[in-house]
Amino acid sequence: MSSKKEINEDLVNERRKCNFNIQEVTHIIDGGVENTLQRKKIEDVALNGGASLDDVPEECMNLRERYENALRKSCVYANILRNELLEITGIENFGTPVIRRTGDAFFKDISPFMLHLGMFVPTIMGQCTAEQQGIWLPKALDMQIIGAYAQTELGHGTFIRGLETTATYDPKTKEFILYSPTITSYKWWAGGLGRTANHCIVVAQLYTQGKCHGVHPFIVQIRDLDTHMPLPGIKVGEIGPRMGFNTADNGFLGFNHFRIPRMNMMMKNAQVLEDGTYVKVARHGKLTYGTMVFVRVTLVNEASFNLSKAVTIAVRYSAVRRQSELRPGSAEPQILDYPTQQHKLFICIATAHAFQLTANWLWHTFTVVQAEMRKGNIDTLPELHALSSCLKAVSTSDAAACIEQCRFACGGHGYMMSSNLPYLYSFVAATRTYEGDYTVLLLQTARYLVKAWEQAEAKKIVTPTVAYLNRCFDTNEKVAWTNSPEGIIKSFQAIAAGKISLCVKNIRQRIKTGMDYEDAWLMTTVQLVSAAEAHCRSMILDTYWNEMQRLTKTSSDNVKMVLYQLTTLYLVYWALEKSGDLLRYTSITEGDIDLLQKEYEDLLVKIRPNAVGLVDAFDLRDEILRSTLGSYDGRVYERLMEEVQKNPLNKVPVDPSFQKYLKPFMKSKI
Ligand SMILES: CCCCCCCC/C=C\CCCCCCCCCCC/C=C/C(=O)SCCNC(=O)CCNC(=O)[C@H](O)C(C)(C)COP(=O)(O)OP(=O)(O)OC[C@H]1O[C@@H](n2cnc3c(N)ncnc32)[C@H](O)[C@@H]1OP(=O)(O)O
Ligand SMILES: Cc1cc2nc3c(=O)[nH]c(=O)nc-3n(C[C@H](O)[C@H](O)[C@H](O)COP(=O)(O)OP(=O)(O)OC[C@H]3O[C@@H](n4cnc5c(N)ncnc54)[C@H](O)[C@@H]3O)c2cc1C
Repeated sequence: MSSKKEINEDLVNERRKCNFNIQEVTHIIDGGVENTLQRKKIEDVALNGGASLDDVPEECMNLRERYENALRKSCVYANILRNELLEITGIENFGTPVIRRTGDAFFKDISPFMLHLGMFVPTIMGQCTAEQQGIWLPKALDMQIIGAYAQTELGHGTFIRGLETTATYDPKTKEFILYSPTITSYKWWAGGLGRTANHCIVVAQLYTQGKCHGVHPFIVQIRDLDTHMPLPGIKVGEIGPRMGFNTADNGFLGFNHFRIPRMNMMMKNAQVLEDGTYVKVARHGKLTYGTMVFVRVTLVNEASFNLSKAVTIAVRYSAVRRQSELRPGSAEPQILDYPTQQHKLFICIATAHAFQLTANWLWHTFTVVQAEMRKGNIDTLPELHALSSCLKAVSTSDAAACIEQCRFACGGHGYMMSSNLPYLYSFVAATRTYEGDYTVLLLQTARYLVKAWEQAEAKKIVTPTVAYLNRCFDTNEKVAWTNSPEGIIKSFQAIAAGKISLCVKNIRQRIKTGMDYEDAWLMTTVQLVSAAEAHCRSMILDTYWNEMQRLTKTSSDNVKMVLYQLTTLYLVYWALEKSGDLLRYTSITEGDIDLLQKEYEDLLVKIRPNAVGLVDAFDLRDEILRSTLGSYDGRVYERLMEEVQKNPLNKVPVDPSFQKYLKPFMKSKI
């Protein structure tokens, strides 16, 4: 066993073996040297300014203590955020992922302020007029008011048009009356709403002059700013323990004819005039869903970041952990030496890279579309919606599966909360559901793909991300298989095109048999989800490959080599995973699949010596990783033992419940 200050010997050896410049890869992941420097500066300020780590692990506290502790730390962190961090980034970048990530040094679970920063403030920015922003934004950024985003109800989350909360305009008092007519209309799930927020954004059906105009966002004060008491007409509370997010303070909310001023309707996209006249301002009906698009875009980044944490933990642990013997009497190997372990983990490193580069590309696309919309051009919004929907769905789903795989890779110790893997899993598992469930979002993309297919069929120009449909439409036969990165990408596009084509064919056939379009669509939805997933995978493969080529143009040879190996591993992995689809839509043979398998296994061997270097390149500080298994020094067993000492159950040698229950129970049989 190593002494306190030492780094585990196996990790030292691993780092010695690494043949590439780790910093160079860190710069690529960060998007350039400047970004790395900026990130480090932000981390230094955020963490050295008083990262309040807990004496007692969060998971050992009861519900109330956990909430209070999370709120205490949120206030410490928010002070650093508003007094120091925003000085560095500029207030307009308050939501930058680099800032968000420093929060993880404070919270193993989630801060009750997360939704204030992640959705309340962005909705004010995106849905309010300049005048309204002038009223609420400074207070919200300064956290003089604290908000939540209350859209989902007990009865409806997915189907926003089915929300039941009403906001009825009363021209006599120039107010809206908020009302929850049924149990199912109670707002449910909003983070920060249960105990913390004094304001929230409420999405409600707007009624004026006797007519319903559909769902619109309103800003509503729900608690007294001084006493924090719920205002008369407001029923608010916490929804109860959940799989994760236990310190996120998710809440419920009901309204009993609660009045708010007319100006509390967020009026950038639609307005109600004093006399009650409804005026539509936006040229696209779904601009009120803007905050969701923004969050879906940021969630791809979240998927990558959380996966990079999980795989850093699992790879370092696998270098330290020794188990079994290969030959009788031989030394126990590091578990990282087992190809099956490499198979579990290296794809996770590659996936984190693939999602990071895709997230950067998606963020860029988002900012371009936003700029176009500011000029009044909304033509690119449907493509952004289709893109952000499928990328959010697939990245969160894959990241959750990969994080669970990292936990499997850590055996029993991975099941400990102190490994941080259960927290990471429950956080990312939720991202598959919230902000639009996986299936539902893929069906949104499928809607777009079917339309794009029909355009390709009519020889009309399709948008760039589906341009491959034109090519595939013309060939109309199996794509010739070539085993190269470009060949694999082209084959995935052929799979996507083939699946979309089949969906269109099946919908049409079903209509011919007498079904209406809605039923024909419904009966085809299993295939439509699969087609949208295939489209998404082809985009991720394409983006990862092309972006990595671009970003490594000036890199040193060994960095080029290891990143090439990792990118190829990702492409080959997915080709093998989808070999059934390849057999159906390309000319690939069983022999070609055998070759791919061999290539995959060779890549595991090549990547093995650089595995620890690759996770070190994520450059995740121990304070942010918060794992007994994943620290830079690899002192796994010492940390597990130290954690045991912090457990309140171990504070006394005999638990008081022995006298109370166990002893009487044991004696009672006699
Ligand atoms: C101090 C300590 C703090 C610590 C933190 C540190 C610092 C933090 C700093 C910054 C923070 C950064 C945080 C990042 C992480 C954020 C975490 C946030 C946590 C979030 C928690 C969860 C929140 C929620 O879940 S909110 C609720 C979300 N709800 C949903 O997503 C509902 C899903 N449903 C829908 O979106 C829709 O109902 C639908 C799309 C499924 C269907 O809608 P519908 O109206 O029925 O439409 P439909 O008829 O099907 O289609 C009509 C046409 O409209 C098109 N369309 C649909 N949606 C959109 C859209 N969004 N945009 C554009 N177009 C759209 C659709 O395609 C149709 O078009 P067509 O042409 O007719 O085919
Ligand atoms: C941790 C967490 C935090 C959250 N935070 C917030 C918040 O801050 N604010 C807020 O407003 N909401 C929040 N939510 C709610 C979240 O947005 C919803 O749970 C989510 O949008 C899914 O909606 P639902 O729960 O109604 O699921 P449902 O729509 O009931 O889905 C149940 C199942 O039905 C399927 N299904 C539903 N509709 C269709 C369809 N049309 N076609 C095919 N299948 C379908 C889904 O795929 C799913 O498998 C949060 C949720 C969680 C878990």
